Amino acid sequence: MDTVAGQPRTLFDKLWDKHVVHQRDDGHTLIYIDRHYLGDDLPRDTFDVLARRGLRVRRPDATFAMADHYASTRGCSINDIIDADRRELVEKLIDFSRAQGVSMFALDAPQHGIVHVTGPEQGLTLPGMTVVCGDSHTSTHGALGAFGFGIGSSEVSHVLATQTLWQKRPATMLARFAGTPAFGVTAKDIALAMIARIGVSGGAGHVIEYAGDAIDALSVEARMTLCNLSIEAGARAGMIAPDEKTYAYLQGRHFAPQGPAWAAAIAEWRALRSDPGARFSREVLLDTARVAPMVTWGTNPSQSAPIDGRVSDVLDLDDPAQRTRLRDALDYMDIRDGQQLEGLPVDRVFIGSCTNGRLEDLRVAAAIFDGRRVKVPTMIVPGSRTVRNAATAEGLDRIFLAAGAEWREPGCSMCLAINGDEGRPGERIASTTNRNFVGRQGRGVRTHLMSPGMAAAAAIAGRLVDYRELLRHAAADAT
Ligand SMILES: CC(C)[C@H](C(=O)O)[C@@H](O)C(=O)O
Ligand code: SF4
Repeated sequence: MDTVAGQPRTLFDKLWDKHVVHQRDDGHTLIYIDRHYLGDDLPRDTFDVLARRGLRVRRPDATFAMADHYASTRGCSINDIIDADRRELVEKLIDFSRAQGVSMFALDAPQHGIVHVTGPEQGLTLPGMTVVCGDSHTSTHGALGAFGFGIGSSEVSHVLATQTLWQKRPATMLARFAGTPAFGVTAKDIALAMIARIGVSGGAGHVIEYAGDAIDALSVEARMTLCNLSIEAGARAGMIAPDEKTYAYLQGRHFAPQGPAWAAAIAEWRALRSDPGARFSREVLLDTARVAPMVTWGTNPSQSAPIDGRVSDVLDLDDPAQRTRLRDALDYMDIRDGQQLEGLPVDRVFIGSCTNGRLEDLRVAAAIFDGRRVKVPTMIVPGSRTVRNAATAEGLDRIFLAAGAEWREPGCSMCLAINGDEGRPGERIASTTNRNFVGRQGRGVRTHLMSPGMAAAAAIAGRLVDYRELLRHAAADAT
């Protein structure tokens, strides 16, 4: 047991303790940051602050930049970004990185992609690291046993200048996922089921550690989907102790340690797990065997139900304020209380994002699309060019195109309609993203969150369907 003064510690405790630079009496702690990703979604002033004070980036070698939110998925060049303001923000990031000696994956580079897809797949995020980015879904990186969290733009400037950050120590929550997920149930469904249970603020102020048989059984990519969605439960971060799967995923990745350094790293990473008897501020237990493929019906990610279920009795609630909020959500979504989800017509389908834009996600979608045609406009956007190239090498692109779907260049795309990809007002979209907020995918657009297989099946049927039947056929064809 790796303990301080004999006390068992959680995975989070171990990471935190190791990164403390200075502890102030008022409860604030200065922590060291190992990895800083710079995205394009930063206010202009973030970079100017350094110039005004004559500061340089403290650790350019620990900082990596990439443009994901504003990247056009129609092409790989800066000129494909039609909007002048957004193009300027990306140019600013390019100029800053160049001037400061920060590596940037250019829009046409083979590594280009969404920060939370590219970072892990390049081996830039490693177990035991503190990882920050001016983006909430930095929680994704916790899937590798890192403490990854989103920071505000003034904090970005602080990290650039000092490689440290003032933080209040968060509380810890253990989410134990027991049982074996049923056929066709994915990390997305488990995450949505958890958020439905604990609510969008259920994890507030906490770092969630996911553990249990169901987590051990998940692939590393699926763990990223789960950790990604921690933010939608209000958590500061999500994390999973590294195991053999984590090491196998990382081995040989470009920036991962090589040779003798690799063996030394693994030896260190093996200590990164919660000690038996370690105390968490809070614990929740979820039975994954009872989870079914989930679909959101409302305007926040906690408002979901199993595909074979109904929008259930929400208006029976006693609390009038809550009732009003739910009525508003149903009105916006043009859905009736008690309505069956299966069969609801959709106008458009989006498969991609840092939640579900990885190779395994595209493989499931391709298995559903194979030999079929889409009924509604469908866009498939890989999370990175590495994912895109791998998918193409496997022939997934041909399946998507033959099905009549669009196969785009990587980026955030229609997850957040600020790059030219968006739905039309009033449209209902089946989407593999993580936020179903009002207007998130375009003005007046209604978003239903679900897994990639479910979204692909919705594209084929033109309505929400239980994809397990199609998945069974696909599995039978493959054998
Ligand atoms: C634009 C950015 C700050 C934002 C985030 O922090 O998550 C975005 O990535 C999102 O998913 O809403
Ligand atoms: S894909 Fe979506 S959730 Fe992820 S970083 Fe981009 S906008 Fe945010």
